[in-house]
Amino acid sequence: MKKSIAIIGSGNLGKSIAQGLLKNEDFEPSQLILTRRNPANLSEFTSRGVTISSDNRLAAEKADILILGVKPFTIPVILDEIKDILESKKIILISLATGVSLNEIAQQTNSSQVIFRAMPNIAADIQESITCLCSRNETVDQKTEVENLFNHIGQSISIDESLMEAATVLGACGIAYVLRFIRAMIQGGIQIGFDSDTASKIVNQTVKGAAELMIKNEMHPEEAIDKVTTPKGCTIVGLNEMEHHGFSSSMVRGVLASYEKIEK
Ligand SMILES: NC(=O)C1=CN([C@@H]2O[C@H](COP(=O)(O)OP(=O)(O)OC[C@H]3O[C@@H](n4cnc5c(N)ncnc54)[C@H](O)[C@@H]3O)[C@@H](O)[C@H]2O)C=CC1
Ligand SMILES: O=C(O)[C@@H]1CCC=N1
Repeated sequence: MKKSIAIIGSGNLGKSIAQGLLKNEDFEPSQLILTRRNPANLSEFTSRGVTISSDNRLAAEKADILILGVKPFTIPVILDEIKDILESKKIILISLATGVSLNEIAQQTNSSQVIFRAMPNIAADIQESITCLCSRNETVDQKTEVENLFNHIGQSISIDESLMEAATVLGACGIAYVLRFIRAMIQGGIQIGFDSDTASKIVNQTVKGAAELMIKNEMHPEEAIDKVTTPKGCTIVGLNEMEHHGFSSSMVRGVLASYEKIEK
Protein backbone atom coordinates (compact mmCIF):
# COMPACT_ATOMS: atom_id res chain seq x y z
CA MET A 1 0.00 0.00 0.00
CA LYS A 2 1.23 3.53 -0.76
CA LYS A 3 2.27 5.67 2.19
CA SER A 4 0.19 8.61 3.42
CA ILE A 5 2.04 11.91 3.59
CA ALA A 6 0.67 14.80 5.63
CA ILE A 7 1.96 18.36 5.61
CA ILE A 8 0.97 20.32 8.71
CA GLY A 9 1.25 24.01 7.88
CA SER A 10 0.93 24.09 4.10
CA GLY A 11 2.12 27.59 3.33
CA ASN A 12 4.63 28.70 0.71
CA LEU A 13 7.03 25.78 1.10
CA GLY A 14 4.45 23.13 2.00
CA LYS A 15 2.37 23.96 -1.07
CA SER A 16 5.47 23.86 -3.31
CA ILE A 17 6.26 20.38 -1.98
CA ALA A 18 2.65 19.28 -2.51
CA GLN A 19 2.66 20.58 -6.10
CA GLY A 20 5.94 18.78 -6.81
CA LEU A 21 4.76 15.47 -5.36
CA LEU A 22 1.52 15.62 -7.36
CA LYS A 23 3.53 15.98 -10.58
CA ASN A 24 4.81 12.40 -10.13
CA GLU A 25 2.74 9.94 -12.14
CA ASP A 26 3.00 7.25 -9.46
CA PHE A 27 1.92 9.60 -6.67
CA GLU A 28 -1.79 9.45 -5.91
CA PRO A 29 -3.52 12.61 -4.62
CA SER A 30 -5.32 10.44 -2.04
CA GLN A 31 -1.90 9.84 -0.42
CA LEU A 32 -1.66 13.52 0.49
CA ILE A 33 -3.19 15.40 3.45
CA LEU A 34 -2.61 19.14 3.77
CA THR A 35 -3.45 21.34 6.75
CA ARG A 36 -3.27 25.03 7.51
CA ARG A 37 -5.22 27.30 9.82
CA ASN A 38 -7.45 28.50 6.98
CA PRO A 39 -7.86 25.55 4.59
CA ALA A 40 -9.80 27.74 2.11
CA ASN A 41 -6.32 28.89 1.02
CA LEU A 42 -5.66 25.34 -0.20
CA SER A 43 -8.70 25.15 -2.49
CA GLU A 44 -6.47 24.61 -5.54
CA PHE A 45 -5.79 21.09 -4.19
CA THR A 46 -9.36 20.10 -3.28
CA SER A 47 -10.50 19.34 -6.82
CA ARG A 48 -7.43 17.14 -7.30
CA GLY A 49 -8.46 14.65 -4.62
CA VAL A 50 -6.09 15.81 -1.89
CA THR A 51 -7.44 15.83 1.69
CA ILE A 52 -7.54 19.42 2.97
CA SER A 53 -8.16 20.22 6.62
CA SER A 54 -7.42 22.50 9.55
CA ASP A 55 -7.33 19.44 11.81
CA ASN A 56 -3.68 18.66 12.56
CA ARG A 57 -4.57 15.67 14.74
CA LEU A 58 -6.54 14.08 11.92
CA ALA A 59 -3.54 14.57 9.62
CA ALA A 60 -1.17 12.98 12.16
CA GLU A 61 -3.53 10.05 12.71
CA LYS A 62 -3.70 9.29 8.98
CA ALA A 63 -0.03 9.92 8.12
CA ASP A 64 2.84 7.49 7.74
CA ILE A 65 5.14 10.43 7.03
CA LEU A 66 4.37 13.74 8.73
CA ILE A 67 5.99 16.92 7.44
CA LEU A 68 5.95 20.01 9.67
CA GLY A 69 5.79 23.05 7.38
CA VAL A 70 4.97 25.63 10.05
CA LYS A 71 7.18 28.53 11.11
CA PRO A 72 9.90 27.61 13.64
CA PHE A 73 8.06 29.21 16.60
CA THR A 74 4.96 27.08 15.88
CA ILE A 75 6.83 23.75 16.02
CA PRO A 76 6.41 23.35 19.83
CA VAL A 77 2.68 24.15 19.53
CA ILE A 78 2.16 21.44 16.89
CA LEU A 79 4.30 18.86 18.71
CA ASP A 80 2.30 19.45 21.85
CA GLU A 81 -0.93 19.07 19.88
CA ILE A 82 0.02 15.68 18.35
CA LYS A 83 2.36 14.27 21.01
CA ASP A 84 0.08 11.40 22.04
CA ILE A 85 -0.49 10.37 18.42
CA LEU A 86 3.28 10.24 17.79
CA GLU A 87 3.59 7.97 20.82
CA SER A 88 0.79 5.64 19.75
CA LYS A 89 1.93 4.82 16.20
CA LYS A 90 5.04 4.56 14.05
CA ILE A 91 5.41 7.73 12.08
CA ILE A 92 8.32 9.40 10.34
CA LEU A 93 8.47 13.04 11.45
CA ILE A 94 10.09 15.56 9.11
CA SER A 95 10.64 19.18 10.15
CA LEU A 96 11.25 21.90 7.57
CA ALA A 97 11.77 24.53 10.26
CA THR A 98 14.84 26.72 10.04
CA GLY A 99 17.12 26.62 13.06
CA VAL A 100 15.15 24.05 15.10
CA SER A 101 17.51 21.19 15.97
CA LEU A 102 16.80 17.46 16.05
CA ASN A 103 17.50 17.62 19.79
CA GLU A 104 14.96 20.37 20.37
CA ILE A 105 12.32 18.34 18.52
CA ALA A 106 13.32 15.14 20.33
CA GLN A 107 12.86 16.83 23.70
CA GLN A 108 9.20 17.33 22.86
CA THR A 109 8.60 13.82 21.53
CA ASN A 110 9.25 10.22 22.52
CA SER A 111 13.02 9.56 22.82
CA SER A 112 12.80 6.86 20.12
CA GLN A 113 10.88 9.07 17.66
CA VAL A 114 12.31 8.97 14.13
CA ILE A 115 13.00 12.59 13.19
CA PHE A 116 14.36 14.13 10.01
CA ARG A 117 15.15 17.76 9.28
CA ALA A 118 14.74 18.63 5.62
CA MET A 119 15.76 21.85 3.92
CA PRO A 120 14.24 22.03 0.42
CA ASN A 121 13.49 25.15 -1.61
CA ILE A 122 10.43 26.40 -3.50
CA ALA A 123 11.65 24.85 -6.79
CA ALA A 124 10.10 21.70 -5.26
CA ASP A 125 7.03 22.96 -7.14
CA ILE A 126 8.62 21.93 -10.46
CA GLN A 127 10.64 19.03 -9.01
CA GLU A 128 13.90 20.99 -9.10
CA SER A 129 14.57 21.47 -5.39
CA ILE A 130 17.83 20.60 -3.71
CA THR A 131 16.94 19.16 -0.31
CA CYS A 132 19.52 18.73 2.46
CA LEU A 133 18.61 16.11 5.06
CA CYS A 134 19.77 15.01 8.50
CA SER A 135 18.13 12.67 10.96
CA ARG A 136 18.08 10.73 14.23
CA ASN A 137 16.80 7.27 15.26
CA GLU A 138 16.19 6.33 11.63
CA THR A 139 16.71 2.88 10.08
CA VAL A 140 18.53 2.48 6.78
CA ASP A 141 15.19 1.80 5.08
CA GLN A 142 13.59 4.92 6.57
CA LYS A 143 16.52 7.05 5.41
CA THR A 144 16.15 5.64 1.90
CA GLU A 145 12.41 6.25 2.02
CA VAL A 146 12.79 9.91 2.99
CA GLU A 147 15.58 10.47 0.44
CA ASN A 148 13.31 8.95 -2.21
CA LEU A 149 10.46 11.22 -1.16
CA PHE A 150 12.59 14.33 -1.65
CA ASN A 151 14.12 12.93 -4.84
CA HIS A 152 10.56 13.06 -6.21
CA ILE A 153 10.69 16.86 -5.92
CA GLY A 154 14.29 17.29 -7.10
CA GLN A 155 17.51 16.00 -5.60
CA SER A 156 18.38 15.22 -2.00
CA ILE A 157 21.64 14.94 -0.11
CA SER A 158 22.30 13.84 3.47
CA ILE A 159 24.53 16.15 5.48
CA ASP A 160 25.77 16.53 9.04
CA GLU A 161 23.29 18.45 11.18
CA SER A 162 25.96 21.05 11.97
CA LEU A 163 25.68 22.17 8.31
CA MET A 164 21.89 22.48 8.28
CA GLU A 165 21.91 26.26 8.80
CA ALA A 166 24.49 26.68 6.03
CA ALA A 167 22.27 24.49 3.83
CA THR A 168 19.32 26.75 4.60
CA VAL A 169 21.25 29.78 3.39
CA LEU A 170 22.76 28.25 0.26
CA GLY A 171 19.78 26.20 -0.93
CA ALA A 172 16.64 27.75 0.52
CA CYS A 173 17.56 31.44 0.75
CA GLY A 174 19.79 30.88 -2.27
CA ILE A 175 16.92 30.65 -4.71
CA ALA A 176 15.90 34.20 -3.69
CA TYR A 177 19.46 35.46 -4.25
CA VAL A 178 19.44 33.97 -7.75
CA LEU A 179 16.02 35.45 -8.49
CA ARG A 180 17.25 38.90 -7.43
CA PHE A 181 20.22 38.42 -9.79
CA ILE A 182 17.79 37.52 -12.57
CA ARG A 183 15.69 40.60 -11.86
CA ALA A 184 18.74 42.87 -11.97
CA MET A 185 19.87 41.40 -15.27
CA ILE A 186 16.39 41.93 -16.73
CA GLN A 187 16.49 45.57 -15.57
CA GLY A 188 19.81 45.96 -17.39
CA GLY A 189 18.34 44.28 -20.47
CA ILE A 190 15.46 46.74 -20.55
CA GLN A 191 17.86 49.67 -20.27
CA ILE A 192 19.76 48.48 -23.34
CA GLY A 193 16.65 48.08 -25.45
CA PHE A 194 14.56 44.95 -24.77
CA ASP A 195 10.98 44.92 -23.58
CA SER A 196 10.47 43.17 -20.25
CA ASP A 197 9.09 39.90 -21.68
CA THR A 198 11.90 39.47 -24.19
CA ALA A 199 14.55 40.41 -21.64
CA SER A 200 13.05 37.87 -19.18
CA LYS A 201 13.05 35.13 -21.81
CA ILE A 202 16.70 35.75 -22.70
CA VAL A 203 17.83 36.06 -19.07
CA ASN A 204 15.88 33.04 -17.76
CA GLN A 205 17.23 30.74 -20.47
CA THR A 206 20.75 32.15 -20.01
CA VAL A 207 20.63 31.43 -16.27
CA LYS A 208 19.20 27.96 -16.91
CA GLY A 209 21.89 27.28 -19.51
CA ALA A 210 24.66 28.42 -17.14
CA ALA A 211 23.39 26.15 -14.35
CA GLU A 212 22.90 23.16 -16.67
CA LEU A 213 26.41 23.67 -18.07
CA MET A 214 27.86 23.46 -14.55
CA ILE A 215 25.71 20.44 -13.63
CA LYS A 216 26.09 18.43 -16.83
CA ASN A 217 29.77 19.16 -17.46
CA GLU A 218 30.70 19.23 -13.75
CA MET A 219 32.66 22.43 -14.33
CA HIS A 220 33.84 25.23 -12.06
CA PRO A 221 32.22 28.54 -13.12
CA GLU A 222 35.54 30.29 -13.78
CA GLU A 223 36.50 27.59 -16.31
CA ALA A 224 33.42 28.46 -18.37
CA ILE A 225 33.84 32.20 -17.80
CA ASP A 226 37.29 31.92 -19.42
CA LYS A 227 35.57 30.66 -22.58
CA VAL A 228 33.36 33.76 -22.73
CA THR A 229 35.81 36.51 -21.86
CA THR A 230 37.46 37.47 -25.13
CA PRO A 231 40.69 39.43 -24.40
CA LYS A 232 39.92 43.15 -24.57
CA GLY A 233 36.30 42.14 -25.21
CA CYS A 234 33.02 43.37 -23.78
CA THR A 235 32.42 40.54 -21.27
CA ILE A 236 35.50 41.18 -19.16
CA VAL A 237 34.76 44.91 -19.15
CA GLY A 238 31.30 44.20 -17.79
CA LEU A 239 32.51 41.64 -15.24
CA ASN A 240 35.26 43.91 -13.96
CA GLU A 241 32.84 46.83 -13.65
CA MET A 242 30.55 44.57 -11.54
CA GLU A 243 33.49 43.60 -9.32
CA HIS A 244 34.49 47.28 -8.90
CA HIS A 245 30.99 47.73 -7.46
CA GLY A 246 31.41 44.76 -5.12
CA PHE A 247 29.44 42.04 -6.90
CA SER A 248 31.18 38.95 -5.43
CA SER A 249 31.79 40.69 -2.14
CA SER A 250 28.15 41.66 -1.72
CA MET A 251 27.05 38.10 -2.51
CA VAL A 252 29.42 36.66 0.11
CA ARG A 253 28.35 39.27 2.66
CA GLY A 254 24.69 38.53 1.95
CA VAL A 255 25.27 34.80 2.49
CA LEU A 256 27.02 35.58 5.79
CA ALA A 257 24.27 37.98 6.91
CA SER A 258 21.59 35.32 6.32
CA TYR A 259 23.70 32.75 8.14
CA GLU A 260 24.29 35.03 11.13
CA LYS A 261 20.56 35.75 11.32
CA ILE A 262 19.80 32.02 11.70
CA GLU A 263 22.63 31.47 14.19
CA LYS A 264 21.35 34.28 16.49
N1 LIG B 1 9.67 29.52 2.30
C1 LIG B 1 10.80 28.87 2.01
O1 LIG B 1 11.34 28.96 0.90
C2 LIG B 1 11.44 27.99 3.04
C3 LIG B 1 10.91 27.84 4.31
N2 LIG B 1 11.50 26.99 5.21
C4 LIG B 1 10.89 26.75 6.51
O2 LIG B 1 9.63 26.17 6.25
C5 LIG B 1 8.69 26.59 7.21
C6 LIG B 1 7.50 27.22 6.50
O3 LIG B 1 7.91 28.37 5.79
P1 LIG B 1 6.90 29.07 4.80
O4 LIG B 1 6.20 28.03 3.99
O5 LIG B 1 7.64 30.13 4.12
O6 LIG B 1 5.87 29.72 5.84
P2 LIG B 1 4.35 30.07 5.61
O7 LIG B 1 4.00 31.05 6.65
O8 LIG B 1 4.08 30.40 4.20
O9 LIG B 1 3.63 28.67 5.94
C7 LIG B 1 3.34 28.23 7.22
C8 LIG B 1 1.90 27.79 7.23
O10 LIG B 1 1.61 27.23 8.50
C9 LIG B 1 0.27 27.53 8.79
N3 LIG B 1 0.05 27.38 10.21
C10 LIG B 1 0.41 28.22 11.22
N4 LIG B 1 0.00 27.72 12.40
C11 LIG B 1 -0.62 26.55 12.12
C12 LIG B 1 -1.28 25.58 12.90
N5 LIG B 1 -1.38 25.70 14.23
N6 LIG B 1 -1.80 24.50 12.27
C13 LIG B 1 -1.72 24.36 10.93
N7 LIG B 1 -1.13 25.25 10.14
C14 LIG B 1 -0.60 26.33 10.72
C15 LIG B 1 0.08 28.95 8.30
O11 LIG B 1 -1.29 29.20 8.07
C16 LIG B 1 0.89 28.92 7.02
O12 LIG B 1 0.08 28.60 5.92
C17 LIG B 1 9.41 27.55 8.15
O13 LIG B 1 9.74 26.84 9.32
C18 LIG B 1 10.65 27.97 7.37
O14 LIG B 1 11.73 28.20 8.22
C19 LIG B 1 12.59 26.25 4.87
C20 LIG B 1 13.15 26.37 3.63
C21 LIG B 1 12.64 27.25 2.63
O1 LIG C 1 13.67 33.41 5.09
C1 LIG C 1 13.47 32.47 5.86
O2 LIG C 1 13.61 32.63 7.08
C2 LIG C 1 13.07 31.10 5.35
C3 LIG C 1 14.09 30.06 5.64
C4 LIG C 1 14.79 29.79 4.36
C5 LIG C 1 13.95 30.41 3.36
N1 LIG C 1 12.99 31.11 3.91
